[in-house]
Amino acid sequence: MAGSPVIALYITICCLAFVMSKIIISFLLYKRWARKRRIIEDSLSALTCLLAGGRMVVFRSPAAQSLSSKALMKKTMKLSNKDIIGSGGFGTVYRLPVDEKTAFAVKRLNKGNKDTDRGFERELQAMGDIKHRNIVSLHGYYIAAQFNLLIYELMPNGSLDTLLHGKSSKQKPLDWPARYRIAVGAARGISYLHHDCIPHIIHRDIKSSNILLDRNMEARVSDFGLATLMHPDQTHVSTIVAGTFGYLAPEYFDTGRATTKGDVYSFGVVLLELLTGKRPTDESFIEEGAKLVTWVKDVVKDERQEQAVDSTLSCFPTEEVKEAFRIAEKCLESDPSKRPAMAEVLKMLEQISSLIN
Ligand SMILES: Nc1ncnc2c1ncn2[C@@H]1O[C@H](COP(=O)(O)OP(=O)(O)OP(=O)(O)O)[C@@H](O)[C@H]1O
Repeated sequence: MAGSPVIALYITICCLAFVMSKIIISFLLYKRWARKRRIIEDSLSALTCLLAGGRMVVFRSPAAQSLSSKALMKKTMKLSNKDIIGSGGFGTVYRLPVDEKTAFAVKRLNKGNKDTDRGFERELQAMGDIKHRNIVSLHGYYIAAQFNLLIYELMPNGSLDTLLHGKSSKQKPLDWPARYRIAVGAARGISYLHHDCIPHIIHRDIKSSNILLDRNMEARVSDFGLATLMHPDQTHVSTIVAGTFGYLAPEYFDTGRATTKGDVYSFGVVLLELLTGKRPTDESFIEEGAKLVTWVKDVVKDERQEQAVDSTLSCFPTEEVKEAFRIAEKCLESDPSKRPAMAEVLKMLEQISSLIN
């Protein structure tokens, strides 16, 4: 029976290894839990600090009517990491439910210079006045020492970028009528900013992640963090451009000036994204060093539109799609003076629907 002490030793080692592994796993799980908790507490304490000494402004609107600044502040204090919807170059966006029917999207911006606060507030007040069915409304803001909060209406269907390029398997591909409606809605929103707002507004960062979808899948142009209010008689502003690579008009790289025609170019890129389902930085647009502009020109010239259309679009009206490609080509002209104004782009897009009638 010389084997029995050896077996006993094996059993003891196995038991010890089992107990040790349980202890290590528990320790690792505890560390993960503690880290998560610390992040949530950090984010809460940051918000609490900022809410302690700042100024909340809620604009009068049907959505925010029943809500006092104090009540909104209280709700904002409860925001935590689990409420995060997304984040961008300027900060984090949180979902803020107010009641069963109403919810806001709160964007926390990292703070710049204190001297810019007064100009920033003036701009926000002007943004609060902009009400249009294709623009995401700003309901209020909060200015504090370390952060600024912007309170927008919540868009329940997220961004066009996620709808076109998101990886979720549950997501149904957008059909042509939905894409067409989104293109028209976004064009109407931008056209309103360019032609109907006084002072006129250049968006300066038109891209698919700044086109959000409301509950009816109607497009709403968002994110005026980069927009600059200009005087009615000006055709351009000459501040440094902070747009997004892939959407910026070629002249930006030479002049550094933002113009309405620059927004038209960026909209042309979004239109191409809707048609092809590809991001502007996709390598198929850069075949043999060709740029987006030359790519779309070649596609239209060679009548290759049907091959270039998003492969997830199983059926689409050929003439409408061809016309949409032609409009994108006009928006993407390398000479800004040859690009149509946004009001003309909208008109051309609206006329597409008459092709089938
Ligand atoms: N009003 C809103 N309603 C619903 N979701 C929103 C709203 N605003 C922003 N989001 C979501 O939060 C994400 C981040 O938005 P944000 O504007 O901060 O960054 P971005 O537009 O993706 O990038 P950048 O900051 O570089 O412009 C968006 O992609 C969108 O999905």
